[in-house]
Amino acid sequence: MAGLRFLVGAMMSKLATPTIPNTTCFTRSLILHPQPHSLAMNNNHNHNNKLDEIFTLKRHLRSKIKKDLRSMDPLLRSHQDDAIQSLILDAPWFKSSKRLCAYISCSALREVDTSKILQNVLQNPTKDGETKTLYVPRVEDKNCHMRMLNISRMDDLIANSMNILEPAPVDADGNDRKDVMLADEPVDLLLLPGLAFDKTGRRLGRGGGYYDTFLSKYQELARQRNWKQPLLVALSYSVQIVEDGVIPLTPSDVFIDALVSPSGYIPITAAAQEILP
Ligand SMILES: Nc1nc2c(c(=O)[nH]1)N(C=O)[C@@H](CNc1ccc(C(=O)N[C@@H](CCC(=O)O)C(=O)O)cc1)CN2
Ligand SMILES: Nc1ncnc2c1ncn2[C@@H]1O[C@H](COP(=O)(O)OP(=O)(O)OP(=O)(O)O)[C@@H](O)[C@H]1O
Repeated sequence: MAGLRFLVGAMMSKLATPTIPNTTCFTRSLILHPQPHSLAMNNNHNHNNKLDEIFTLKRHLRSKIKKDLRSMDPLLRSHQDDAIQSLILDAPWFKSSKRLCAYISCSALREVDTSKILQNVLQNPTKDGETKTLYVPRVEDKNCHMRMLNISRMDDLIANSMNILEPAPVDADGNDRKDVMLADEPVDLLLLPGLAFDKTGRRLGRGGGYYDTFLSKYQELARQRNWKQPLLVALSYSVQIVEDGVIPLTPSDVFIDALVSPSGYIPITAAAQEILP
């Protein structure tokens, strides 16, 4: 880990790592200082090499965390699953949420269990007596394209080629399921999976780019509609929280607002602090 930390540290100092999401960090210097053609080509080449190196570092960190997750004692994992889900179910920000996106956990991938949360969302009315609206992921193609579709029962789900449960695009009556990107009202909460997280809001996913792509599109939609941005909360076993700065950053990474681990709710952004009771 020390070697990995050194490598990441060295790369990040060369790349002037932002502390807030900055999707333009690689290209900004080229825009500000236009260069002769050959120099620009050379810079492009260096830029791609650096990106390749960072994606390689991401792959290494993914392998390490997957190994740690596989060697986790099943009983400890089950205790942590219960602790995380109870923290969420008891949280005022969860209780008051009206529309949310959540992932359908896959135990083979050693993801934090969401079954109790989903069950609660689909069964319980909110404080105002309303039922929450739930959207869950559906992978549409390998090109980072995932949609969040509305479901009202767990029976609405079928296993995809990756063995993750997801909704069919149409419901039992043959109607298109509501896509969160086309909904009239905003989601207030997103419960996110991932492989590694830090307390500055960095998140390392499984490498598909599905969540980063979806999140930046949804944030843009919320900006256009003048909606409040949804709270991005990731669920994490203790072993998935790594030292700040260890997670390599690439330009499309979206930062999270808060983490829930077995030791509690960890607010990161001002939005996440504000909702503390
Ligand atoms: N529960 C859940 N649903 C989700 C995601 C997720 O991370 N978790 N996704 C989030 O993007 C999307 C699906 N993306 C996925 C990406 C990779 C793998 C997967 O099985 N990866 C293997 C490695 C495969 C390989 O390297 O060839 C693994 O991680 O071990 C699964 C889902 C949408 N739905
Ligand atoms: N060397 C590379 N150069 C450019 N793009 C790459 C490279 N390696 C992977 N990618 C792309 O980057 C995206 C993956 O991004 P990233 O590693 O940040 O995903 P992630 O955060 O782990 O996944 P997710 O967002 O689904 O949780 C994918 O679209 C992939 O095709």
